[in-house]
Amino acid sequence: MKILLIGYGKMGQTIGALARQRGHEIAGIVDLHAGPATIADFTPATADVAIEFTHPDSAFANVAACLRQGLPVVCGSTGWLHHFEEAQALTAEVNGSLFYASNYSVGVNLFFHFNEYLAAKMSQFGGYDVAVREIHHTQKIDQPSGTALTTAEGILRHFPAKTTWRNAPAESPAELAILSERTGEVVGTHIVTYTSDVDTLELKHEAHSREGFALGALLAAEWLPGRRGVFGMKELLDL
Ligand SMILES: NC(=O)C1=CN([C@@H]2O[C@H](COP(=O)(O)OP(=O)(O)OC[C@H]3O[C@@H](n4cnc5c(N)ncnc54)[C@H](OP(=O)(O)O)[C@@H]3O)[C@@H](O)[C@H]2O)C=CC1
Ligand SMILES: O=C(O)C1=N[C@H](C(=O)O)C[C@H](O)C1
Repeated sequence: MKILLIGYGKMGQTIGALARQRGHEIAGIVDLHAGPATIADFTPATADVAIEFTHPDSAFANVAACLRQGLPVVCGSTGWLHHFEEAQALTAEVNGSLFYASNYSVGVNLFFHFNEYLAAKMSQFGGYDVAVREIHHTQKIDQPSGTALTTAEGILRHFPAKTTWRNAPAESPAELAILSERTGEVVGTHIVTYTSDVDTLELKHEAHSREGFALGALLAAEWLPGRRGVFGMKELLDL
């Protein structure tokens, strides 16, 4: 496949290397540091799919530009979901193809699945409080992480005692705390902790490198062309 990379930082470079290993061609790179190319330079004749990992402030504009160019787009940028309904509407308007995941790692998507199962089970037993903790490298811009937000949404759907989340220690029993830490070169660690008077139960995912995110994004890019609509890892992995 011919892949357009939008964003050539930590993720774009990891995806580019793995894409070449998997026999794909890099159709082009659009990045603030990679020359004058723009998304408008590419069409379905020159790129089969675009993969976008940039910045919370640029993600929606990049996704919209891909959709208007007729390019299927796999987006991994986090921190832009206040625009997600617009992205869904535009995808429908242009009959386009959009894939979004807050985390492309297969392991994290299993973690999301078990998180929802665990929240439903734990809520049946009373006596437990629950909190989410995420730890990332110091260059990470958005907080809480997209993965922590997806995790929190999964808990809120299945644990009725929690009705909202706060990116700080909870101020009332109905608040789900999401605690964020930025330290060193941590790739991405997410922990859900249930605590009662008598015990503690934890669900944890720790990424060892960015390869897992890159592989998931490439699996999505290989799967998306030819499908119309908005998709995520639940559809790709049949979870
Ligand atoms: N969904 C997932 O599985 C994962 C998501 N992410 C998310 O992906 C995003 C990128 O992460 P990461 O690669 O680590 O970040 P980096 O900062 O390492 O790379 C982002 C790159 O995009 C460039 N950029 C910024 N704005 C634009 C723009 N308008 N057009 C083109 N390029 C642009 C940046 O330039 P400059 O340096 O000048 O800003 C930089 O080169 C983040 O939102 C992160 O949270 C990360 C890992 C996994
Ligand atoms: O910025 C990162 O690095 C990561 N961002 C994603 C997020 O916000 O959840 C995924 C992963 O945790 C790494």
